[in-house]
Amino acid sequence: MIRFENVTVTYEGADAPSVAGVDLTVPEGELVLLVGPSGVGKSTLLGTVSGLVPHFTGGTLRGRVTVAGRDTRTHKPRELADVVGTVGQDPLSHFVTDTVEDELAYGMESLGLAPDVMRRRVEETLDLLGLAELRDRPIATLSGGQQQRVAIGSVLTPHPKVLVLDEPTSALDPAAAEEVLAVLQRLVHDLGTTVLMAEHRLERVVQYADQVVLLPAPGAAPVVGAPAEVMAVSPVYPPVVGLGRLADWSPLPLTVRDARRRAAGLRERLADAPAPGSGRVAPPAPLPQRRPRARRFTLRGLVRTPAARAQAPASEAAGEDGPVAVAAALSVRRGRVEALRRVELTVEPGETIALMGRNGAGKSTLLSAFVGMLEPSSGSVRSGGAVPHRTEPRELIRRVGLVPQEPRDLLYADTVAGECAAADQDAGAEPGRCRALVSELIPGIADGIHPRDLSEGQRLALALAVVLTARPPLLLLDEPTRGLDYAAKARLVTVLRGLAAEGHAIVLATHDVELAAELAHRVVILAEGEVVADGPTADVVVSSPAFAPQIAKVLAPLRWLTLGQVRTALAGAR
Ligand SMILES: Nc1ncnc2c1ncn2[C@@H]1O[C@H](COP(=O)(O)OP(=O)(O)OP(=O)(O)O)[C@@H](O)[C@H]1O
Ligand SMILES: Nc1ncnc2c1ncn2[C@@H]1O[C@H](COP(=O)(O)OP(=O)(O)OP(=O)(O)O)[C@@H](O)[C@H]1O
Repeated sequence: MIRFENVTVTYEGADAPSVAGVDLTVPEGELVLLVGPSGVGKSTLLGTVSGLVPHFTGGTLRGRVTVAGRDTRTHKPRELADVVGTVGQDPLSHFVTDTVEDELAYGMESLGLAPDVMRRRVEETLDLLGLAELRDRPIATLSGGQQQRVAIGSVLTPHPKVLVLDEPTSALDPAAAEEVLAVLQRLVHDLGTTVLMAEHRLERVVQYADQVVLLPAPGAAPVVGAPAEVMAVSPVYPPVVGLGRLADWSPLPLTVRDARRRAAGLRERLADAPAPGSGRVAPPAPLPQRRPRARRFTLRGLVRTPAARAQAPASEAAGEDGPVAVAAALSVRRGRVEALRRVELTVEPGETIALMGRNGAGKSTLLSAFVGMLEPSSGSVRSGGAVPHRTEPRELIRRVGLVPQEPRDLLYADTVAGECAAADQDAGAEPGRCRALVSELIPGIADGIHPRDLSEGQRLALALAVVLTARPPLLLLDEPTRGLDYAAKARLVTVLRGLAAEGHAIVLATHDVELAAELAHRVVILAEGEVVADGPTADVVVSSPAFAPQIAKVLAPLRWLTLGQVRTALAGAR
């Protein structure tokens, strides 16, 4: 159904091709998963199928890509719209209408479908993706995950033969991700739809794939095969595969269920090791005697223009004693929605807290309240001792830094080097600190590239580095792993653990259960704006089908959460 013949893509000004010599076929009615490290060229390859590369991105495409027999070089994306539905990594930039219902209907209208068919499919899709309650809502007022559902729904309604999906579950809560993947599998099995999907969170998707295409390194030839075969050699793999490799299981398990069936022996070996979950999984970092020296930094979500930045005074820490942030009976209203209801949360220095919960539960709203972007409708909020919405941004930015859900909002320079130089200057840091952090998170990003042209993971790494350079006492990260491969995630974990050990407090809103298990001392779950669980990570996640990481599910009732913990315990037991 999709054929790549010796495909090479070179972007303008690039020294080397982003994708080189790719030759492969995606058969009709299969779900093919495209995997590989951040920046390896996955989105580029997907773009050649929808025609966005090179028609919209520029650059040159050599070789040939055909979809249902149509050559994507000679057919514009518009001329492929009846066969290919595409969801990109940034749905917001692709929405064409204002409301949920209109967006679901738009693709069908352009293809001239009959009104009764359109009506029926809109209703079906609203139900399928849990969007019925949001049908009249302006898209701009939806949470990140709600927007991603609309984007997926809008490509399903025209029933295209081919779906091209770039990290389609990156903003979805675990249950919603499962639902969407089940829907996709049904389309593949029942309607013969062909799906080509790139995804980093393999723990969510690998078991649904008929075939996996691995791009191992930029410009390297793809490795194609059955999921278990490719996972055996892949540099990116989910925790269950890691466990299988560690325990020498063959064939490798792809699902928690497969792994549980094999895990009896492993459970026995681990039973005598000191269980990390018996107390706190990762003991919180020792709290420092002195608060960290909070350097000057720019919360660019608030202070976006260079002119505003220039006014920020180079002043010293906003370090009062006591908690770094407090929400007390905090309620926040957004339009008609009561997004937070009487939330109680205290964040101490050195603590890392994962905020979890369904799409639309209020996670981003809480982070926004901590930086004063939203005001309480009742109750109170304090960050670093200040009332954020009544504090001058240039004062507040010494106390708290936010990496927003959309990292683009934080970046405004023309090059990576320029962005980093500005970040160092804002932070009063030694020149080169930000650049070193970028390279630490994802190696190989060129200085001269425009942030707009970075891959999703590369752009997030840059935004993280910009905020981390400032080393604020309170760090807020909204879904900080989109586009990041496992290795980049592990490096981020190391950096954040280091900051926590120095006494910085970190609050991350995330759907990434594996990240929460690695990093968080404490998990707070929000549901419909209320705190419904708050406790040490293992206590909260181990018994939760939605939020437990794979290792916990495999080894339950033992309280192990991560592959690293198991590896260490086995090494100690030898
Ligand atoms: N429009 C562009 N101009 C120049 N370079 C680009 C452009 N788009 C992407 N690149 C570069 O091409 C390479 C591949 O990017 P691509 O987005 O395809 O990677 P990816 O595998 O999808 O990454 P991620 O996992 O982070 O989403 C990257 O090094 C990126 O910087
Ligand atoms: N500008 C807005 N106007 C009205 N309602 C809004 C607005 N922004 C968000 N909401 C609503 O507030 C609620 C909380 O949204 P929020 O973005 O905090 O959720 P979230 O937990 O971060 O979700 P996600 O996991 O999808 O990112 C949702 O119901 C959302 O639809």
